[in-house]
Amino acid sequence: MPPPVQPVRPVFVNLGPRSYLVQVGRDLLKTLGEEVNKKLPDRTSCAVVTDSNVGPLYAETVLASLRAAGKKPCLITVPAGESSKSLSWSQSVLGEMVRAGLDRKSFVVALGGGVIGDLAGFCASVYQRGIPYVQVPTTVLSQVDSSVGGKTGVNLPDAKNMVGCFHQPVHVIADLDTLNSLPTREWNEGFAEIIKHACIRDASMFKAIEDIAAGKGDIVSLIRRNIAIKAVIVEADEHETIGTRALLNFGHTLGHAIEAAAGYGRLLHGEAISLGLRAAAWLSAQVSDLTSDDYERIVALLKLCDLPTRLPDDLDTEELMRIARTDKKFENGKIRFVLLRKIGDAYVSKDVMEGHLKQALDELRK
Ligand SMILES: NC(=O)c1ccc[n+]([C@@H]2O[C@H](COP(=O)([O-])OP(=O)(O)OC[C@H]3O[C@@H](n4cnc5c(N)ncnc54)[C@H](O)[C@@H]3O)[C@@H](O)[C@H]2O)c1
Ligand SMILES: O=C(O)C(=O)C[C@@H](O)[C@H](O)[C@H](O)COP(=O)(O)O
Ligand SMILES: [Zn+2]
Repeated sequence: MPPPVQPVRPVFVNLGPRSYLVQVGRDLLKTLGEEVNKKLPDRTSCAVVTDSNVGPLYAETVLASLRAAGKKPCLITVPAGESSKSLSWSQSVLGEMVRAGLDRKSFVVALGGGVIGDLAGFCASVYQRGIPYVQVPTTVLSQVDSSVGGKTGVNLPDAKNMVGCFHQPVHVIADLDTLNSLPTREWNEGFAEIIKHACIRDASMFKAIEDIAAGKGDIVSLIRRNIAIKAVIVEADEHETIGTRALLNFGHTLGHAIEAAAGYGRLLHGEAISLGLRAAAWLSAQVSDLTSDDYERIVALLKLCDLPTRLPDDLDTEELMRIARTDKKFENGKIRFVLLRKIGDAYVSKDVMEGHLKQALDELRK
């Protein structure tokens, strides 16, 4: 007999009228329809938005579960990869939603990684001025980060996430069994956001990450721990107005520029963020209090997770700076840059200048 599946306590994201639960566990897709029904009993028609890798693996189970719960789902599939997180693909998805007859009482299910969560969430946020959506994240990255917090949106050619809305999901179902089909590279990239969470909030998580990288440790509890960190930060500053949520952007100012400059899809989001994390940690050791030992510890952990720490040679510093200037953290020509005082203690600094960013890029070439 296989060991019984241990139930994992869901994470509650407390946002007043926009509160929701994040279910974490195994074998959750089969009961997805029932769970959705608890949250959206009066809504029937829905679109399951997925991508060309995830759809063939999991869409049938999700559709069957929704049908068994009395829902009427249609399936919308976009090509896998970051290029689908675009205005033109959002137009295509919205068009399919119209053709499927979805109305203001319909809802969306985002079945896939962060690309699908951001794209489908964005479509839900603007369709007939907003309908509910459920996140069903199927990558490490989307389970620990993107499915929680309600940032939705698409990229412009040179600017990541430049068009979007805050639109919280009504429910999140993180089924860890879906991670069994995740290729190694996509598994590893999720650890960039986990290392980010450890750097900004929880130094003790370094040990748990090392254990997982060594093939030991409990991935379910690591994922739940990260969802809980993200939930607490989002609860404190849902719309990123007071600065707490901005800490989740640690490593993202240069990371986003690198991701866009490389061409969407060449580096996965987590891989670009790994480079951004190294750059931001290095700057923390230059202009803040991070010790060089702790900087080296962060770089070592990125390497242990098989994440890149060297900038591809063909990425030009001036081009990266041009793209970085479009980042949402540039305001009135000033950069709001996240630095570490020590591992587990981050803050938003206004002391980082463009020259510092160029130096950090030089460092990434070593
Ligand atoms: N909204 C947020 O708060 C937030 C946070 C972090 C990242 N993001 C965004 O998330 C995106 C990155 O997400 P991602 O890394 O999950 O990328 P992704 O959605 O492109 O998924 C990565 C690859 O894995 C495949 N895949 C997904 N699940 C699979 C599974 N279970 N089995 C096999 N293959 C599977 C996908 O088809 C894709 O090819 C970026 O666009 C990033 O900007 C958003
Ligand atoms: O949820 C957040 O807030 C984050 O910053 C999480 C990031 O990992 C994520 O990549 C996010 O999409 C970046 O947001 P942006 O506002 O800088 O585009
Ligand atoms: Zn990110």
